[in-house]
Amino acid sequence: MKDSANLYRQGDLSAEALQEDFARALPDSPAAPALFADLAALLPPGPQRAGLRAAAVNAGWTLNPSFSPNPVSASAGAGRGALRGRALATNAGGGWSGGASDAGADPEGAPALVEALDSAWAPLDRSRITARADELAGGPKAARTGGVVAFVFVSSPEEDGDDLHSGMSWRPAGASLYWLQEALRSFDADLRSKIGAGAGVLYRRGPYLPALQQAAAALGAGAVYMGRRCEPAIFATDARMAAGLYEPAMIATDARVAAGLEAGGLAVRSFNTLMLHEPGAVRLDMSRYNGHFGTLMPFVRACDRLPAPPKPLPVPLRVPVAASAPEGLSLDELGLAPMPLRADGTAVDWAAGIRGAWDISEAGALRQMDVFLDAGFPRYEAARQFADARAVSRLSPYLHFGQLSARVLAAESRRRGGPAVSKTFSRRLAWRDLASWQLLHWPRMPAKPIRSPYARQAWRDEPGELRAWQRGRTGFPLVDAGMRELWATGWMQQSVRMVCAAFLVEYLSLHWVHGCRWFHYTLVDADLAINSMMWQNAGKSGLDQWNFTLLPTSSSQDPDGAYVARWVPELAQLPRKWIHSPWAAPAETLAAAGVELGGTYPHRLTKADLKALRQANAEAINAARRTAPHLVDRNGYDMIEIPKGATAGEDGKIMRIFTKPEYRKLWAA
Ligand SMILES: Cc1cc2nc3c(=O)[nH]c(=O)nc-3n(C[C@H](O)[C@H](O)[C@H](O)COP(=O)(O)OP(=O)(O)OC[C@H]3O[C@@H](n4cnc5c(N)ncnc54)[C@H](O)[C@@H]3O)c2cc1C
Repeated sequence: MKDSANLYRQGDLSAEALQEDFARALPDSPAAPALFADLAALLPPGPQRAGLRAAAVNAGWTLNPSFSPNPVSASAGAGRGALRGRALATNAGGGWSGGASDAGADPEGAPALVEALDSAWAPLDRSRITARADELAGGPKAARTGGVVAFVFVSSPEEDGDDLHSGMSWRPAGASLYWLQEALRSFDADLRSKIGAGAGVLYRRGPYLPALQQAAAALGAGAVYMGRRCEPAIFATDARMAAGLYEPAMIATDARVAAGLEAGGLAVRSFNTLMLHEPGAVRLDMSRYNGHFGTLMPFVRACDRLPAPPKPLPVPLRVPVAASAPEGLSLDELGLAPMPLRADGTAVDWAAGIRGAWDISEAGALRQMDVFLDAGFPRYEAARQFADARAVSRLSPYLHFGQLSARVLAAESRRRGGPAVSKTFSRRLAWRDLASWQLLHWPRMPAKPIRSPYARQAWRDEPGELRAWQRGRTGFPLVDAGMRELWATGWMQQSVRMVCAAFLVEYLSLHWVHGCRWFHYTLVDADLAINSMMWQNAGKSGLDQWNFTLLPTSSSQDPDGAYVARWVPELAQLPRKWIHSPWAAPAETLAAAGVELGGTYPHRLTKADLKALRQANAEAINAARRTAPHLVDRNGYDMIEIPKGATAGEDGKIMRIFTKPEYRKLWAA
């Protein structure tokens, strides 16, 4: 290694080769710390220096800010090589718990390894796991941390996601639970094949606390590592906010579980594994105008003032695990997504369409990312609105479950041109963070209007119409196509989601919470924060109420009608001119296409003029606003109280928020 350094000094070795040599030689070199400092001084800032740092972190070192190493072995030496369990735990989902706090274990080395794992892999179930397991087996030693890592997944749905305020359950459900189950299956298989049997996921049933305590005891673990669904600093200082952080119920659960584990003598360490910027760190500066409070641009500016998200680290070179498989339940015994049984005992396989549409694995996520960055990304600005998803990434479920880290996607898209290729795409992950920021500050957002007077808006109550919308039988082809695609595959493209949402809310006048709940149940990417932010905005009670007209009869998302023809095959033979409004087609055209309205395809749920329906919706909103005139300013803007912790200097003030010009006009009338 010293020779390599000399060769580098003489200009006979590239920086890349030097860094690689270091990574290979590091664990075996007693002089490694001194050598590291030497090399750190040699290599100029840039990728090789970053690679050097990553190699050290992968080997279990912690580095202080001046880049000098604190090798784990300094305090872990006595116990190195002994099996000190290290298990990983996530709250609702997969994760890790780690142990290494028995005698001689090093308190710093373990986090260094886990941090490296965490940065390279995103989490599963809104936190932690992923694989890149293809790369795990190669390379030298992460074992410097002493002890082993075990992966633990505890299922305890009862502890996740019942909104105490609304009485509604927002636990992961339906399609997204199926995704989680299959993601675990694939992750488990990756770990076993690439690392060894001892890396297999240990499945346990909840409650979380005893399950993790028992797992830790069985493994001899001393510490538990988990991706964060909460922010401890906020939790410690403000119980009110802690009641509803990223996902209100989960946060409280995680904090309770962490406290219980610590009280039982386990070290607990959590990581931000989900977001580019943790929501509690983002404070909007409203002292100068760069967009209305709570909309994207002030949020982006506030994020820009924060330290950039850490770059993804390389995948750890090797993960130390126990020699044999852990003993626990099988994944199927957990019963995350059971299939109902028919009277004859056969199962109703409701997830066949999801399986057909997706590769639910980390390899699938990485492939999908590559395909998108090659083909869709360059066309994103021009073609993202098409219903057939030709230019969008289709990465949302992978991001949600952590099979793809947001940091990795951000870094990769930047590497391929970033905003110069597509400004809009480059802001997508900011929207994602914004949603969690909103949920942090409005934990009741899934069911309660952010603009409080809107809670008094009058809605229709028509269960039959709601059912028709859910099942894609509204008689409006684009809406039906979208809702059927959702039912079959668990996903639809954003413009179609918007058309379907606007149709429910503005044209049928059914409460947006019905839509939010249905999407929560049927989307494979169901994300409490994003879903409720978008439904609040669709319902106009969110911070960024939609200020555009979405017509269920528009063909702009599906100009050639192919999307409708695919998902509503009973209309496939209709000429494209009529496929988005079959009721307008001449009788002989319908007959020739084999379409019988009210027979092969339903009549429209409403024949009313669409503009008049939108106007009625606006008037219902205006009536609700009039019940609280103190929350509307003289120009007709809605006002809200700024939640504590949301801004740099305006917390607690009453501030105007974006309000559609149409509503302002109605107010003035
Ligand atoms: C009514 C409604 C409900 C929605 N519910 C969800 C949901 O539960 N889960 C979910 O992930 N997305 C939701 N979205 C946002 C958006 O439609 C999806 O993220 C997007 O369609 C996923 O496809 P993609 O991965 O190809 O997106 P791309 O356009 O390729 O964007 C890349 C990623 O950016 C993020 N993103 C994109 N748009 C948004 C947005 N508006 N807000 C926040 N993050 C965004 C997602 O993580 C997405 O995967 C909803 C949209 C609407 C209109």
